Amino acid sequence: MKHPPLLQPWDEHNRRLQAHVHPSDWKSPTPAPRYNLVVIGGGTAGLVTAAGAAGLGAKVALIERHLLGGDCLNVGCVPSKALIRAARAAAEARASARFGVKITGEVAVDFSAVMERMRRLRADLSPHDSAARFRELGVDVFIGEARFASGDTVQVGGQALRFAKAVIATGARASAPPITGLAEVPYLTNETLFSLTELPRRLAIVGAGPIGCEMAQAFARFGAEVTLIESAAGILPREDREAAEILRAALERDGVRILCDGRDLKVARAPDDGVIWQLASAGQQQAGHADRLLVAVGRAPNVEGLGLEAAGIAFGRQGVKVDDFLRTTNRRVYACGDVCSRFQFTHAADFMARIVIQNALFKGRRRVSALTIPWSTYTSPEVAQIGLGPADAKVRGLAMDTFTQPLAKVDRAILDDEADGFVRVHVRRGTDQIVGATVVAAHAGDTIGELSLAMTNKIGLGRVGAAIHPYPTQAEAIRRVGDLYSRTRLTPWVKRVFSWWLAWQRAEFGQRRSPQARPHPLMAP
Ligand SMILES: Cc1cc2nc3c(=O)[nH]c(=O)nc-3n(C[C@H](O)[C@H](O)[C@H](O)COP(=O)(O)OP(=O)(O)OC[C@H]3O[C@@H](n4cnc5c(N)ncnc54)[C@H](O)[C@@H]3O)c2cc1C
Ligand SMILES: NC(=O)c1ccc[n+]([C@@H]2O[C@H](COP(=O)([O-])OP(=O)(O)OC[C@H]3O[C@@H](n4cnc5c(N)ncnc54)[C@H](O)[C@@H]3O)[C@@H](O)[C@H]2O)c1
Repeated sequence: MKHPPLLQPWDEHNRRLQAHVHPSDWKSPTPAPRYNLVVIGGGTAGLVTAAGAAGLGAKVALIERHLLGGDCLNVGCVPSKALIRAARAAAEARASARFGVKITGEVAVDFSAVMERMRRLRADLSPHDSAARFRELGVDVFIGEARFASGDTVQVGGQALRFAKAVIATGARASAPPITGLAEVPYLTNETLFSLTELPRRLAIVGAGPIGCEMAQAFARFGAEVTLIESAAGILPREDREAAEILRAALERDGVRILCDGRDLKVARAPDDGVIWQLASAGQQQAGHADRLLVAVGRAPNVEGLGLEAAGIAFGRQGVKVDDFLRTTNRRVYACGDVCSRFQFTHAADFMARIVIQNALFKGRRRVSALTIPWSTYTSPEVAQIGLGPADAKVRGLAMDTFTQPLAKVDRAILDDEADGFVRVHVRRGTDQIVGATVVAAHAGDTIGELSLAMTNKIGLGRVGAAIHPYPTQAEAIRRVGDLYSRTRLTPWVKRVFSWWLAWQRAEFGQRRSPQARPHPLMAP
């Protein structure tokens, strides 16, 4: 079977990537009479399910139609974070004078070198998700489009795979919003953005969610003129508002033009093959011309063409319908990852896959609602969140106490010139039970892991604050939020008891010591 190249540009790195994740000479195995588990989709959710189940001795088939590794490796987390790192290097070089470091001459970004680095690193990471590795793990890997033929059979490339259990892990793709003129203009999504070899001089981005914000900052730092268009009142509408405001200011400092509260967006093809756009933003008419348009307005689940009806599996616009055990309306079939979850993150797909292995193969009763899932947007500063924010708490009628430690008062953040941010922790009112947190910091994604550990293991904020953190670190901010909480334990009554006790100690010490008190020889007159 000979495949055309799936990845552009067709250079040595993409050839290496494709050889791992979609080998053109791949021979599909002869199907087993029946599988314990047939996994449809070879992104994070499918790969973790297949590897884990095979490791426990199950007979597993894994079917991928495009690139093993899915969005994360090929057109998501991995390439975007490689670009973000390069963009940060450019921003740091430009800011070096602030640290007393002089760079003479212009700081120039070689965009094609940035993209080549990304392609090289992506190919370097790809053996882990490769067809060959999964075959070695004992998984039967099929490359082709999967489709349910019935409630216990999946069809791929003319072969029928019978299963005891199956997992739908087909992920999601960029959704196309109803924007006037969009169908007539060329536009990029995450599937095509990472194939660019030339930096667009002017880039318009629709959607200021995580993709829009991360890429707006990266491309602005590469030197593009970036306009970020958002229909909600502010960027990152799902995040803590103060956090989003700090990021908005940071993006504007990087030169991103932000147009929120966008209405009546219209796009049209420009004579130079670029895109002309216009909209009303906060009531003002705005227009511009971009060489490239990136659309990042959320994801649509991959449910089409899967034969879900033939297998009695219910689905809707939000994806495959699952219960709290990740089981679909066909009791033999489970789902995990972006295709069935509103938490569309790699680590969420990973942990849902672990639940599916236990529930599907070992009659487990693990619930997806029991997962505590953090997330982070990898801008500068990063914005990370876990659990509930004030808006969610209001909806649930949960009373919270909130403690905030600004980084402007954390020594290491000041010394690093990264003091724009905070650590904010919400606890159930009157207790130290952590119910949510927001971190805005250079490495918020790393920092939130500590709060994830605390929440998952029911460690209260008081105990988090009692853990010694090395000085000087930015993570000390977390310990200091713990201190803020502990100080609230010092109620007026406790304070009165303390001052009575200390006064009594002074009196007692005075009485016992004064009769024998001798002046020190050196102090003698
Ligand atoms: C630009 C971008 C940046 C991101 N950055 C981050 C980040 O920093 N951190 C983070 O946690 N998350 C990030 N994400 C989200 C993350 O990539 C997804 O949550 C994750 O990839 C979901 O994994 P999945 O296995 O559910 O789906 P996918 O990765 O989409 O995999 C599904 C697979 O199923 C295959 N498939 C579909 N239909 C069929 C069929 N009928 N037959 C066979 N195969 C089929 C597809 O080809 C695909 O390979 C990012 C996403 C994007 C787009
Ligand atoms: N760092 C990370 O973990 C990371 C990074 C990138 C993507 N992701 C995942 O990928 C998912 C998709 O990312 P995304 O940014 O495309 O989606 P998103 O749904 O998170 O954000 C889309 C944004 O587009 C806006 N929008 C919707 N329609 C619009 C329109 N017509 N005009 C202007 N704005 C419009 C929304 O208000 C929203 O702010 C994320 O939800 C996340 O789960 C994660």
